[in-house]
Formats: sequence, C-alpha cells, structure tokens
Amino acid sequence: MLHQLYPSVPHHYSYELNKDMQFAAAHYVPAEEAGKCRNMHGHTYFANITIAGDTLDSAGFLVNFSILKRLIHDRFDHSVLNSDTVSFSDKRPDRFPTTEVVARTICEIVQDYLDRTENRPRCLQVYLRETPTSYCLYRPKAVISND
Ligand SMILES: Nc1nc2c(c(=O)[nH]1)N=C([C@H](O)[C@H](O)COP(=O)(O)OP(=O)(O)OP(=O)(O)O)CN2
Ligand SMILES: [Zn+2]
Repeated sequence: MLHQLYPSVPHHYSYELNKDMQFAAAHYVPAEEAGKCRNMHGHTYFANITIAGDTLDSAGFLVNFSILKRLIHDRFDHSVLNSDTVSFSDKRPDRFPTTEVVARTICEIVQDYLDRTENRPRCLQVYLRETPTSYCLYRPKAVISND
C-alpha cells in the first residue's frame, strides 16, 4: 500500500480526492547541465494527483479513480518518456521529461479529461517523486471564471 506525506493545496471546493500511483519509466534529460542524467536511466515514479470540485457525476464520483490510473499509469508505465513525442521532446526544454515537466504533463492530461466530464472538476496539484530525495509539486494557475 502506498502511504506518503505530501503538501496539501488550499482551496474552497467541497470535495477533494487524491489518487496515488506508481509507474516505472526510463528517461534522459538532453541538456548539458543534467550531467549523468543525460544518460538513459530509470525511476519508479510516485505520483499523487489532487482533484477537487463542488459537483459529483451520475455515479456519485468526483472522478472515477480507475480512470485516473488508466490515463497516467497505463500510459507511462514501462515506457521511455523521451519516446512519447506527444508529451515530450528532446528539442524544447519546456518539454524535456524532467520531474517538473512530467508533473505538469500529468496535470494537463488529467485536466484535459476532466474538461470533457459532466461535472468538470479541477486538477489542483500533482506531486511527483522521482527519487527518494527528489520531488516536484505542480499547481496550475487558477482559472478565473465569470460564473
Ligand atoms: N530540477 C531538476 N533537477 C534534476 C532533475 C529534474 O528532473 N529536475 N533530474 C535529474 C536526474 O534525472 C535524476 O534522476 C535525479 O537526480 P538527483 O536527485 O540528483 O539523483 P541522485 O540519486 O543522484 O541524488 P542524491 O542527492 O544522491 O539522492 C537531476 N536533476
Ligand atoms: Zn532521472
């Protein structure tokens, strides 16, 4: 069972859910500054995805936990991140598969799905641990609504 502590995100939504998952993936960071990380190597990534909203769907879910696993774990587990050219690129630093970019990409994939649901909850935070000593938190900018 996965139990990790991670910072919580302040918000005013009534419901918040969190999904933990792990995936094994290989990557390299194609930048001079990355040193040894320019070489292909692998991690068992740990991700925590935080989703919040005020409205549940017709199943009584904010979002089905199993869909989150399918969107992220099933896509990236046992993959080479650099080979996923839909999400990553070796040419643009903002799309190198660093911890920061992978965390943001997870958030974008999840939000893209949530935007097409009836209750449209929001992905507020992705916590992504790459090694026992390194992790990143990604929080998208709040969307200002006129509703
Ligand atoms: N800001 C970032 N810095 C680094 C990233 C990154 O994604 N964002 N990535 C790497 C490497 O890919 C590496 O996987 C992780 O590096 P690091 O934490 O330095 O790993 P170590 O095991 O060597 O660290 P210890 O301090 O010895 O535990 C590098 N930097
Ligand atoms: Zn790495």
